[in-house]
Amino acid sequence: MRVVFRPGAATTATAGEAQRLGLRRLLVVSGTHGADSAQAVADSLGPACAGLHTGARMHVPVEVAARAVEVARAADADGCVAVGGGSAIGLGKAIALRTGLPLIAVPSTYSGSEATPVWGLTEHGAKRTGRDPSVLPRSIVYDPELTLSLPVPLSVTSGVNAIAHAVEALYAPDTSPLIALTAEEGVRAMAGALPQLADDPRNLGARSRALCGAWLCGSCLGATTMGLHHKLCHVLGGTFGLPHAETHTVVLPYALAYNAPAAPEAAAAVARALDAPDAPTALWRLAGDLGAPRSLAELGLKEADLAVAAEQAAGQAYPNPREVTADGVLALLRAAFEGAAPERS
Ligand SMILES: NC(=O)C1=CN([C@@H]2O[C@H](COP(=O)(O)OP(=O)(O)OC[C@H]3O[C@@H](n4cnc5c(N)ncnc54)[C@H](O)[C@@H]3O)[C@@H](O)[C@H]2O)C=CC1
Ligand SMILES: O=C(O)/C=C\C(=O)CC(=O)O
Repeated sequence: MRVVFRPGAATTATAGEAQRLGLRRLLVVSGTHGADSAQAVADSLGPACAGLHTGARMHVPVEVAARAVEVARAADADGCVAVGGGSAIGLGKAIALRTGLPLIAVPSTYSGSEATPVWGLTEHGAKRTGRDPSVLPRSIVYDPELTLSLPVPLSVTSGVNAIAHAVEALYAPDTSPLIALTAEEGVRAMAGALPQLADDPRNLGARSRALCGAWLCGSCLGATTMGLHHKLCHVLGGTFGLPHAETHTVVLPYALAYNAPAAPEAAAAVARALDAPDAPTALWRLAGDLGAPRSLAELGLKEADLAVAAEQAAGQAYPNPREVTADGVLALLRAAFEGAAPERS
């Protein structure tokens, strides 16, 4: 994977990346909100642009993916450029998964999806994820200027989504010394940048550090297996329609408080990166102090949904440092529903 990282790169580097890959007919995909940036990238491709499709939606519903594949085939595209947040990149990945078309990612949030071979699709109220080398972008074009417009609330929650990748990578069964260093530095970079960009959203230095943090944290997710925290967020997003980054932000302190007794080294690394004595509490403070939602109730989950969500999250098989029991997950979810400071159980 090649990575270009510089201000203005979205419109000055994407065409060159396509050329290096030998691509001549690129479909540009985005969400409706990101259509202006995507149009600018499409224009910068000149005759190598085969079309612009603005149908991306969060959690990539299968019908949305199927429509985008149709559009790519009708345009006779030989590659795809995803411009936007994790939803646009997720749609690009869905096209790559079905057609094998190479993908170039131009991220505008801190989701980290651009650095992973992980795809996600939602069907019949359930989110499925998988890994496939064909969906890993061949090239990432990081342009901090593209993120200047990301509203502060979304910057904060998207930043915590990235931090969550690093946290789970630290205790994943396939972690490594290299990943541990990358994860700790990713948390440090992101946690340092978020207060600065919340204070001044147009601070290009802070935006660059946050985007670099997203790259580090996303690379950790790409290299390791997700645990309870990500699985819980996928249940809450896929089945209950909760917004992705906000859900990660609310759940992460409680998921880490649950896992910390079984993963003390991981919790210590996160605490070091946050320069705080207790990692779950520091994460809860970081996001809350910057105005992020603190409870699942605020995100619209109903108390009656907690038991169903706990059953779904506990009923799947995935590695986690601490045994995942329905009662344990229900207690975690109840704490996240209420939003008080996390306590270790
Ligand atoms: N496969 C993977 O490795 C990963 C996938 N994801 C997926 O990504 C999706 C969530 O992605 P997010 O980036 O959190 O949200 P998103 O891509 O849905 O964007 C959220 C909102 O922010 C707007 N937006 C994006 N960039 C902007 C900018 N620079 N300025 C102004 N507005 C902007 C979008 O138009 C949208 O309305 C989920 O479906 C999630 O599952 C997230 C992380 C990793
Ligand atoms: O939905 C996906 O594309 C798969 C993975 C993620 O969303 C990772 C995350 O939960 O941030």
